[in-house]
Order: sequence, then structure tokens, then C-alpha cells
Amino acid sequence: MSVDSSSMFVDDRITVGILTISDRCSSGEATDFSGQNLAQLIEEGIIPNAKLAASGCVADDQRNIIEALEHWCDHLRLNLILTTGGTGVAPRDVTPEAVRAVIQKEVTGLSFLMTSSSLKSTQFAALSRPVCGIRDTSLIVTLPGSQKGSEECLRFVASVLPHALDLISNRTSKLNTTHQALQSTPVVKLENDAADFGSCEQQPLKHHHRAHDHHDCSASKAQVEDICSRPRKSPYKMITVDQAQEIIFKMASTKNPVNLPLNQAHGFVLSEDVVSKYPLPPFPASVKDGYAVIAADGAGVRRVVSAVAAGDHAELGTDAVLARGDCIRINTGAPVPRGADAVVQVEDTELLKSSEDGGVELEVKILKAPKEGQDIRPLGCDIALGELVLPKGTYLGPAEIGLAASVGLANVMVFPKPLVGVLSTGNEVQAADGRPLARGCIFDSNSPTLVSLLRLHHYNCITCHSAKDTPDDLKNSISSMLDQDVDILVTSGGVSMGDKDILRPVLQADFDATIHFAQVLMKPGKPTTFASMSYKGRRRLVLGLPGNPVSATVTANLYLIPLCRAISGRADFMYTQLKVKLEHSISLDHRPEYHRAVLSFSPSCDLPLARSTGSQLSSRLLSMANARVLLVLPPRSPVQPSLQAGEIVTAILL
Ligand SMILES: Nc1nc2c(c(=O)[nH]1)N[C@H]1C(S)=C(S)[C@@H](COP(=O)(O)OP(=O)(O)OC[C@H]3O[C@@H](n4cnc5c(N)ncnc54)[C@H](O)[C@@H]3O)O[C@H]1N2
Ligand code: MOO
Ligand SMILES: [Mg+2]
Repeated sequence: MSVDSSSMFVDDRITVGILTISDRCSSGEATDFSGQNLAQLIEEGIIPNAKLAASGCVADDQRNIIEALEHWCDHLRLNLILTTGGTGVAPRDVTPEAVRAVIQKEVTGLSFLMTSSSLKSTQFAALSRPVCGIRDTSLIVTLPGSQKGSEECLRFVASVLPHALDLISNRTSKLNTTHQALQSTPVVKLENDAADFGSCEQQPLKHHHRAHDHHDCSASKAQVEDICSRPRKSPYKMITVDQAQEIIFKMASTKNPVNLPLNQAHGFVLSEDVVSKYPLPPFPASVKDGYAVIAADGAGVRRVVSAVAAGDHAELGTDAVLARGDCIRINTGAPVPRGADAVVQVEDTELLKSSEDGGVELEVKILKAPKEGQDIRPLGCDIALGELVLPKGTYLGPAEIGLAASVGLANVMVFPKPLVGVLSTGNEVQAADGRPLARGCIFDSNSPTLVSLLRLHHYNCITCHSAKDTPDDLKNSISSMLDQDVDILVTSGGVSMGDKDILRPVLQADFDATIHFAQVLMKPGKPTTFASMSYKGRRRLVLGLPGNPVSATVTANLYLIPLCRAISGRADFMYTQLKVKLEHSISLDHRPEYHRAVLSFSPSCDLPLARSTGSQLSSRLLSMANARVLLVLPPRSPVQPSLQAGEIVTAILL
């Protein structure tokens, strides 16, 4: 067993040992990915203030395990020992038995937390037998053997471990701080970053105060100004992008349909099916300029007896009936005369005889024998009478407007679009209005970006000057937006962990809003917040986008635009995705990343090629410039730290 004990006890940090329990790893037959991964998670800070002090690997042998654990507890006096492996039900799985032999007190809650959380994603968690317990001042936690399972279980318990360790070692100074933090935390968050992906049933957080709409002063003021007792970790569960989208779209409801003239309906969505009241064409129509003939007459000479043009009809005296051996000159789109069953294009004929003045064709020769039905569009062949032309939920773009017109609609029933209020927040944010930049300020790029994005997608929006980071100013700005009847308020900034990040407390305390989520496992966009509230008798939705310009833009594309589409009734409200090939390697982030890229087409490549826009810092708006797609990249793992050139990934079309 290898032990790295070089850095133990030199500071106040939690010392962690990782013990892999596996016959195959200890014999060198298999690589210890789980142990390596756990070590990396500790190094990355999954448990605050913890450091890796020892690591080792033993076979699935009860005596060996007990010896290793006793050594780490009694001699190295590690604070926390994580074991991985040997917790299953196979004959060689003896980790729980070994741990029970070593511990003095069992901490069943930790085992329960791991099992109950794991069961949400897999029933096989029922076959894992975690045992957690204390020996003197060491806490032993048994994790499953698989890399995925061990990481997930560690994440389930990570946020409670520091407090448990403080209690075990009776560090009172720390206990007080932790207790304070817990008191000020609305709901204790047990999951960490990659939390429980199996379930999306997070209870929305609701503030216990009533709304104080009409008070002069923010109800949130006291709460916001109490800096020292603010939670030092987000109390909100980290959810996936899919879960966030599911929560948002569930809240999207359409408004009562309205009747609009077709020429004003572009960009709206049909609230009812459009069914054709006329066939198109409304009569059998010629596809070519030529001669209407009887196919059975074959090739040869025809008398040209009359002519029919588009727009002619029986009342105009052109309702000719064709006789054998004759033909009728006809134009594209004109009604095919009765008796005719084919049209011969002028290119396949020769003029034989004309009137003396040359103004009238009298005889033509059909050069090729026509086939029955040739160059005739039968009645209703494009659109049949009673055919469903455009279903409810269809977005009215140019083609759809044309289709509605083609079946004679002057008006259409559509869903009203949502009105969106765009609000930037931040003391430092200054509108780019020609005035020089004030000291300590930056120009507001989020509002112009969001307004432009909404306009691009044909949504109406209003905006106002940015709100300051004070409860009163933020409350007033939000109220003024809501008073203008916005359906969605989209804010940027003030949703992370700083004492000036006050959007959530203001929404809760002053508007009695329900926060549905406030942490999403994505980069950029982690602190994206979604809330709803009732204001002046109507439900309003609030999307709190992060302040970083790229984060705000990416999350607006992922959440805001699909939400607007869903509220405006679009059945196909999600963005378009496609497969692309990487032009170069990309190193992966710890979070699933939405990596901005440009696309190019190469005739030698089966898929579009994607090239990164460079540094993906959330502040670097240049990474959005000219980007055509967001590459949907998986999170980094020890086995997959990067993607290579030529690999195929999913991309979201911007
Ligand atoms: N302790 C932690 N700090 C931060 C975390 C965290 O998890 N723990 N998350 C980081 C991430 S990720 C993001 S994203 C940002 C989000 O910050 P906020 O939403 O609170 O936004 P602000 O703090 O107000 O501003 C962030 C950044 O963006 C600039 N900004 C803000 N508004 C605008 C605008 N309208 N136009 C241009 N630039 C804007 C602002 O000046 C800041 O530089 O939090 C991290 N911190
Ligand atoms: O998640 Mo933040 O959005 O990196 O920038
Ligand atoms: Mg902030």
C-alpha cells in the first residue's frame, strides 16, 4: 500500500486519505481510476479546506482493510478516510464488515444520504452497502467501487462533511461559524456541483415573508445588509441544463388568441389549424406555355382553334371544348380546356401555317407524341380542398404567410407574444450613450445584446436604465418593469455569491417570488436564476442571467428565446441542433461547456467543421462575435480531459 504522508498536519486543513479496495487494482491487473478521480476531486476542492494526505490500495481482504484503516486512524490520525470498492454483495465484497470492525460509532445518516440519493438515478444502488462511522477523530466513509458511483456518492455527502468533521474533532470556533451559516441558509443544500441528476424535483425556494409591494423601503434590505451571516455556499441545488429547461418550459403558458390581419401576422404563431377552403390549383392548370392537346392524337399536325391565357374563364368566352385533331394555344397557369388531356410545350412544336398578317397561328406540328396528363397540374394537386395546411403552433414566417394567403385567408388567429423587460443591474454599469466612461464603470453590453437578440427573434421588449446594487433601487426598477406589464423580466448580473448579488433576496422579500432554481451545471451560466411571482394579478416570470456578458448571451439563447417561443405558442420552441466535426482539439472544462465556434464547409468533409472562437472567458464577448454555434461539450474527466480534432460533437445553432 502506498501512502503519501508528506504534508500531513502542517496546517489547519482537513486531511483526507483515499483507500481503494480492489483485488484487481492491488494486483496491478486493473488501473485504479476511481481512486485517482477521488484524489483529483479532493485536490479540486470538492470538500472545502480539505487536502489529500494519503492514498493507497489494498485487496478485498478483511484483515488487510482493517490494518490499513487502523493505521490511518491511529497513526496518521487522518480526519477523513474515503474508501472506494468492496461495498457490493459479491462474495469478495467485505469493506462494510471491515469498517464495522474498526469504527466505534456508526453514522447511518451519511450512508442513508448516499443510498437515497443514488436510488434516484439507479435501482442498482440498492445493492451497495455503505457504512460510515467514527474511530476516535477519524471519519470513515465507504464509497462504491465504480468511478461514476464513487464520485456521485462523494458529491452527495461533500457539503455536510466539513461540519461533521468539525463536530468529531470538537473544533468549536469553526462550529459557531458553520451553525451561523446554516441558520441563515433557507434550505440546507446537500448536493454539490454535479448533484443528483436523476431527479428534477427540487422544491422551489420560497421566502417566508409576505410581499411588501407598497412599502417605501425594501423588505429585503435588512436581509441583504446582513453580510456576515449570508450563506457562504449557495443554498440552491445544482441542476442540469435539461432540468433547468424542463422547469422553465413547464411555466410557459400561452395567452388568449387574437385575430390579426395576415399582413401583420409575421412572427406570430397560429392558435388554430388552417384548413384549405379552396383547392390549389382551383382548376386543372397548364404547367407550360404551349398547346393543349388530346394525347391520343399522337404526334403530327393540329389545327390551332383558339387560345387560353391565365385568368381566362368561361364567362370571358374562352371555355372552349377541344375536338380530335385540334389544339388550343395555352399559357402557364391557364385553365386546361375541357377535352384536352395533355399540354405540349412550344419548344416541341413547329409552326406550319399562320394568318396572312402573321398575327394568328393556324396550324402547328406536334413533334413528339404527348403522354396523357403531361404538363397539367390536376385540380387541388398542390393543396386539396379541406387539407390541413398549417397546424396550430406553426410559426408564421414568409412561406407560412404565403400559404395562408394561398388558401384565401385575410386574417389569422394567433397567440399574443410575450412582452419582455430587459434590466441590467450593477453599480458599475453605464449605458453607452456617448458620454465618457466614468471611473470604476464599464459600459453596459448586456441590455443592448439582449434587446437585439429579442428583436432578431421578433419579440417585443422594453428596457430602462440599469439598476444599482441596492435593495431599494433594484426593487424600484423591477417594479417599474412589471408595472409596464412585462410577462418575462430578464435581468443580468447580481445572481452569484457576492454581497452585492441581491437579485434573489429582493425577488423573494419584496415580490414574494418563488425561486425555482439558481445554480445550473454549465459553463458559462452557472448562477442562472429562474423565479416566478404573481404581480398585479398575473403570473410573471423572471430570468436572472449572470452578469458576465458571454454568460448572459449564452443563457439567453438557451433559456430566454425558447421560453419566448413557448409562450408565443410555438410547438417547435427549442433551438436547432446539428452534428459538427472539430477542426482542432479542445480541452474540456469541469462543467459541461457551451463553447462558441464558427462553422466552415469543406467539400472533402462529410460534416461542417467547427473552429473555436478562442479564449472562452465568460467576460470575453469577443468569443461570441461571429459565432454560429455553441458546441455542447461534456465535462472533463480523468479518462477524457480533452476532445481531439476530427471528433464529432453536437452543436446548437445560434
Ligand atoms: N464566490 C463566487 N463567485 C462567483 C461565482 C461563484 O460560484 N462563487 N460564480 C462566478 C460566475 S460563474 C459568474 S457567471 C459570475 C456571475 O456574476 P453575477 O451574475 O453576480 O454578476 P455581477 O457580479 O453583477 O457581474 C459579473 C461580471 O459581469 C460584469 N457585468 C455585469 N453586468 C454587465 C453588463 N450589463 N454589461 C457588461 N458587463 C456586465 C460585471 O462588471 C462583472 O465583471 O459570478 C462569478 N463569481
Ligand atoms: O458560469 Mo459563469 O457563467 O462562468 O461565467
Ligand atoms: Mg456577482
